[in-house]
Amino acid sequence: MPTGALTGTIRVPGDKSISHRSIMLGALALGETRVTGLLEGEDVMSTAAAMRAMGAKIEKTDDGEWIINGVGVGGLLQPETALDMGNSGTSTRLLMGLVASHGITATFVGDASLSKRPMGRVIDPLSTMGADFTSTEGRLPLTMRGASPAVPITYRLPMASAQVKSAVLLAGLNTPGITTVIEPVPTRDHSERMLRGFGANLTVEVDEEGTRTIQIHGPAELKGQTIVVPGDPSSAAFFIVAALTVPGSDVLIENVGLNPTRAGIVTVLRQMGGSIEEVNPREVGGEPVADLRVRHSQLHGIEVDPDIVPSMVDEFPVLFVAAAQAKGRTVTKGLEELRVKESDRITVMRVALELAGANVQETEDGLIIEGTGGAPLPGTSGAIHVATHLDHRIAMSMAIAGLNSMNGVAIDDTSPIATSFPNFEALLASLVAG
Ligand SMILES: O=C(O)C1=C[C@@H](OP(=O)(O)O)[C@@H](O)[C@H](O)C1
Ligand SMILES: C=C(OP(=O)(O)O)C(=O)O
Repeated sequence: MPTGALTGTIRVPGDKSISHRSIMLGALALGETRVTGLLEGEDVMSTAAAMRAMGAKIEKTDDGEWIINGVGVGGLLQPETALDMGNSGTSTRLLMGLVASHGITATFVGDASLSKRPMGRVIDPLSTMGADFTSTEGRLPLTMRGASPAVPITYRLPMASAQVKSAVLLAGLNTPGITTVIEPVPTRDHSERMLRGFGANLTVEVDEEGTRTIQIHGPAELKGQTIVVPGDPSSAAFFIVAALTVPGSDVLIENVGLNPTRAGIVTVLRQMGGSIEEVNPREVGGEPVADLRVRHSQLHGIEVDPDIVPSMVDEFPVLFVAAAQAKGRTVTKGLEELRVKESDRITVMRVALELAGANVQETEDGLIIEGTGGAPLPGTSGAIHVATHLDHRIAMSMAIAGLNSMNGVAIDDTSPIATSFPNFEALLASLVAG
């Protein structure tokens, strides 16, 4: 039977994208970088281990602050063993960018999910810059030999990917000359903001069509910074949907990062009729932040504007859960990038939601969902068992779907949740207990 209302106040962990970049840029800067609010999930810890293996000193103090002593741009050391990227696409692609312009050789390995994901998208531009790769069909495990000096390029992104953009910009840090990335569709801009914050000479121009031209002048000198990491909107999204869909809920989620290149989920859920109020808007670490008061609302289906997709690319699994509870039809399009995440998030969510009793149709690039209008998902007979395919966002989304399901939802493996949100289950339990 459905769980009772969710009530109370929570604070989600630090933003994953900003946490990765804090470690990487701190490890390349001269002097000390101090980070508070770092996400201590497995993905970020993979980045930290790799940066240590390439010479940086990274420590956590007793009061929870992280202190990084960098090697200076150009100073990365050759790692003695393979860099284990675990489940993390961001670690892999951004670190490949860093290694590309250092005269070192590194081998990247990862788990079964990461080893299926395409790396050709970074191998292509980084090869043009002079790096050399050995891999089977552009997948992990792969070995790369960086170029010193690398050559600057002008690269037009063939897909909307902040990871590819960031890989080229990070390679540009130690490349003499101007490295240019042309971005026709805007994606999360944390790399640009943080590279500037650390002292890189980086410019962004936007033309009338919205195409962004980002230039970085190398070699750059980065200086250690003090960083406060805001809460992760991608993590907050699970609790926003939970509070909107479980009757009687009223939840305050504190300290949520609302960078416009990340906050698409809030816009879309409001278009669906969701009550999400921004309380105490402010700036944390150069990013807009607010506390979000979220109250149960009768959602209605919408056609999601494909232009908003990059600003909520990781939030579609949980948006599908919201759509399954809404009144009427929700149509999503332009989600082809979801097929190359930790799992094929279009097919895996279609299968999982169908098992939970939702009415879902899969298209080439999205899902069409006919919602229940708020009634609990009927499920099949008994508790359903969802296959999560080593994908944290599937596990957490289906846990939220289970809150409003007649027969409950069982997940085959909750361990991937620790990659991005180690205390997810504890926070959920605290809200259910009120
Ligand atoms: O740059 C980043 O920090 C990220 C970019 C996105 O990936 P893509 O660039 O592959 O879309 C996102 O899915 C990932 O969770 C984090
Ligand atoms: C896609 C994701 O991460 P990554 O690409 O870093 O594995 C995610 O966190 O949803």
